[in-house]
Amino acid sequence: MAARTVIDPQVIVSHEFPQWSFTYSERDVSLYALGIGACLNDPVDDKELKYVYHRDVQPIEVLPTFAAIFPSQILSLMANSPGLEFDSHLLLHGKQDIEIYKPFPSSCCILNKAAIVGVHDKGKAALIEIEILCYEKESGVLLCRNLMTLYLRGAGGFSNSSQPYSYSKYPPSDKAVAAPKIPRTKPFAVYEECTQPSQALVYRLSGDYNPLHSDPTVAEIAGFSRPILHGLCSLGFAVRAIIKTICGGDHNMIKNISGRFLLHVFPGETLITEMWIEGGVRVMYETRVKERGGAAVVAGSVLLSQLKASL
Ligand SMILES: CCCCCCC[C@@H](O)CC(=O)SCCNC(=O)CCNC(=O)[C@H](O)C(C)(C)COP(=O)(O)OP(=O)(O)OC[C@H]1O[C@@H](n2cnc3c(N)ncnc32)[C@H](O)[C@@H]1OP(=O)(O)O
Repeated sequence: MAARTVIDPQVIVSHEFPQWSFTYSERDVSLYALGIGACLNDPVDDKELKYVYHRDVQPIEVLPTFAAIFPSQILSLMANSPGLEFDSHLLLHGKQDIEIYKPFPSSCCILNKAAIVGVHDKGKAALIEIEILCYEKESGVLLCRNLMTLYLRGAGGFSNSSQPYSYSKYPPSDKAVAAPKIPRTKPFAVYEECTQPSQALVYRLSGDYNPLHSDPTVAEIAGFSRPILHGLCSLGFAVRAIIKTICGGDHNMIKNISGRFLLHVFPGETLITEMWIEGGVRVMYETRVKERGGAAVVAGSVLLSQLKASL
């Protein structure tokens, strides 16, 4: 039986989520790094060992995309959100934006504050934008902001008027969901890397247990021939490519990350990330799957604090 769909925008945006904590240790940090491919193809890589191995007295370092893990519990909170019912099998991650305000400690207790800040009726789908502010619980310092867009297939068509419903707390709403403009010139850098067939099974241990990524039956119900990779895992590969090739291994240069998921990735496929530098400190990127004729799977931009003098 098809799941009931209810999208009541007014109720959804006025709902207040309870705040919740997320505690992580160095073990979680390194498991996450392995999940997004750190040291995967080179276990002694000097630029990446610091994310997975505690050398001397140095604490393990934290990759910037780890920010997206802090609110892992958000989907279960949304399941109890009033005015919002949808078929979870048809949910896809559409877009992720991450703003980093402070470097992340190697272990920490995070306090998450979430709100639904956008609802859009796309006819065949509903787009839901969720903002999550992540604080270091002890000090109250704001570490980062996540903005995730969920694409709910089959949940569109809830508008009452002839004009499709579109609300965003951060207008213009079109901009919030617009596809990134990727240059068609020769890229500044290109980085190729294989994911492992077990990549999603490792990545899920960081907190996104959506069975779409692990259960063949669920993947089939969702319309895929087999489990697909988490969008945030592909984004992690893309941002690592930028850190390695453009930031010279210095992840602290990254201030803002934006990625739109254009197509699913199957674990085991080869990802090729092409990068362009724009306006001095902005990197535009597009990641493609080698095996499927170079189809683009994730694209967006990364803002750096400064560019390496050597570039
Ligand atoms: C830690 C907490 C984690 C919480 C998240 C947990 C969830 C995860 O477990 C789930 C996942 O990771 S799923 C895997 C990652 N995502 C994907 O693989 C999706 C890839 N994208 C697609 O398949 C298509 O682009 C698709 C299907 C998304 C859209 O394709 P089409 O149906 O062809 O849509 P199209 O006709 O091109 O566009 C319709 C309107 O929607 C807007 N839009 C399209 N793709 C979007 C996207 N990715 N993000 C935001 N908006 C998007 C379009 O702009 C269009 O709007 P308009 O008509 O106004 O132009």
